[in-house]
Amino acid sequence: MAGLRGVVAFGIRYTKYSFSLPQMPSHRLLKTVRLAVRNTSCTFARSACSGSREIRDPLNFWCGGRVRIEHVKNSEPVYEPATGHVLCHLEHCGPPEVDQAIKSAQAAFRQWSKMAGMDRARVMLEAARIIQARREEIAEIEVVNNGKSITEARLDVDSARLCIEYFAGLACSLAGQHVQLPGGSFAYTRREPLGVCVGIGAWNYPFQIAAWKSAPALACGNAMVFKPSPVTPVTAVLLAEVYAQAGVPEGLFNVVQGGQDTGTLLCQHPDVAKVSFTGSVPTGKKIMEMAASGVKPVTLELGGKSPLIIFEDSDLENAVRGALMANFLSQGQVCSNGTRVFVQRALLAQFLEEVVRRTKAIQIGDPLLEQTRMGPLVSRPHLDKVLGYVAQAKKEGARVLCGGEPFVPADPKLREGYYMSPCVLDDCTDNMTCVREEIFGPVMSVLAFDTEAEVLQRANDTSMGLAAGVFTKDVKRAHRVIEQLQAGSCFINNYNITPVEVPFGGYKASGIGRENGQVTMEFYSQLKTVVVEMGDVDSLF
Ligand SMILES: NC(=O)C1=CN([C@@H]2O[C@H](COP(=O)(O)OP(=O)(O)OC[C@H]3O[C@@H](n4cnc5c(N)ncnc54)[C@H](O)[C@@H]3O)[C@@H](O)[C@H]2O)C=CC1
Ligand SMILES: C[N+](C)(C)CCCC(=O)O
Repeated sequence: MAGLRGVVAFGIRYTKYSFSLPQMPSHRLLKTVRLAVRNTSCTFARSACSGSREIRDPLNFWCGGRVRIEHVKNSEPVYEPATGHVLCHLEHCGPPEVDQAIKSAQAAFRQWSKMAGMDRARVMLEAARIIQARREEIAEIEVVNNGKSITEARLDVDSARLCIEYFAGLACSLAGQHVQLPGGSFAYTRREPLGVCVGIGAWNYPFQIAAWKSAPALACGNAMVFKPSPVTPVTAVLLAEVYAQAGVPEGLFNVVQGGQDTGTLLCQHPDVAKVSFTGSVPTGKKIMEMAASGVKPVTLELGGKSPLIIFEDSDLENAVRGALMANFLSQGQVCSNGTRVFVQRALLAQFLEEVVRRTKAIQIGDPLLEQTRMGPLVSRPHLDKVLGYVAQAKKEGARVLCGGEPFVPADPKLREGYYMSPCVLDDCTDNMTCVREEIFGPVMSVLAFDTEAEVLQRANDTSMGLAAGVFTKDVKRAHRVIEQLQAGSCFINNYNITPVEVPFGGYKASGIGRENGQVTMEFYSQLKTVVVEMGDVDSLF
């Protein structure tokens, strides 16, 4: 179990950031969870392990409730990655449904944007309380649809709740400036909401992404229409239910389901004020183009090929834990992952021995079981793509130290799931495909380096710039190196921790704008300047 210590440490570190919910005795918490589960309209039945689940309730949500589409033109199966079973059928929204959702959001916006920040905050805090009460249920449904381990899914739900609490705290901080002008005249600025914002999510953090986008949007007084990935459509609608139960105006947070076509309709809609997107770089570019034609602001949280630099003076134990956290969360399907692990030559042999030992010890299997640390990848095509990257790496001369193979769990009902063993690649060089392209799977590429100047040049040699990390005991070196790394989210002596109080986002092709932290209030609001004349109009005519 030694190999799991990094992941457990992640849990502890995350709870360190919990700041607002009063401690409830555990028996009361259990009772609350049970009640919440009974009250939910979802046909999901609780059980300890994966298999034979079905979701029948509609997954679209607007005007305050779930909506079943009358004439479905386009529908596709949604899978449970742990077993390969069909979980439900996704009904894609077309132009009439997108219009209805946006109209519903416009109506709610008129009411919500006029409310005092304090009142918005109160409703958001109630939403956070409901999420805490439904934590286990939401986490389980996330696991069933996404495949990540239940331990990680609970942390994702916590991050969603913390984000809503954090932005509730900022809801009454929207303020302007007073500027004195000659002759007693003055000007002031007002920070105002944008209107109906669109959120488009990826499949790797379905519930968390919906919260990271909606919390700042709602805090600023906006309404939102959210489109989850068609691969993982089932938990965004739970967030919509939570907001509705908490008392937001009907239609404030809506969910429309679909893929590229539905996303395009949202981005091109004239009544949409902003688009916030998480996903791949090519799709991010298309979204920016569509937003440009309507002169709409965008937030883009895109991919990465982030460097993790481990100097020879690092604490080996922590560096190994950091490298595991940087590569294997969510089966490696994380945009900020530090997949290029640069290790200074003197430490390389020891580092590899320890990282391989712990990688081999990672327990793969049913993601709903407490002891599982790695579940299946999100889909069969994605698993094939990741295995293809491992095959290509071998062809190009990388050495597989462990993993990189399809994994078949002993439990017969998991045989059709999308599992693979986590992989460590050695002898990697900068021009290999596995070092240049985002794999989005449990594949760590290890590269040797000699000097600080050399590793900085190699680390920055990429079109992406989402995250970067450095391990060293030398404080001066840590800050000197971080200053020169071209990345938006950097870590010293840790990796992949994202407290909601700090901004998260990328440099270069990894994105535009930030999520979380105070600055995000600026990305969901606009500034109005008001000039007030106290004298007479000095006309030139
Ligand atoms: N940076 C990140 O966090 C993520 C990166 N990826 C990378 O992208 C690859 C492909 O995964 P996908 O799910 O296909 O990512 P994607 O970027 O194509 O899709 C993300 C979201 O955008 C929507 N979308 C797609 N085309 C659109 C369009 N033209 N207009 C509006 N919305 C559109 C999708 O329906 C989904 O909700 C993955 O293998 C991975 O390498 C995937 C998910 C997250
Ligand atoms: C929370 N964290 C850092 C593991 C991932 C957040 C960004 C993402 O991949 O969507």
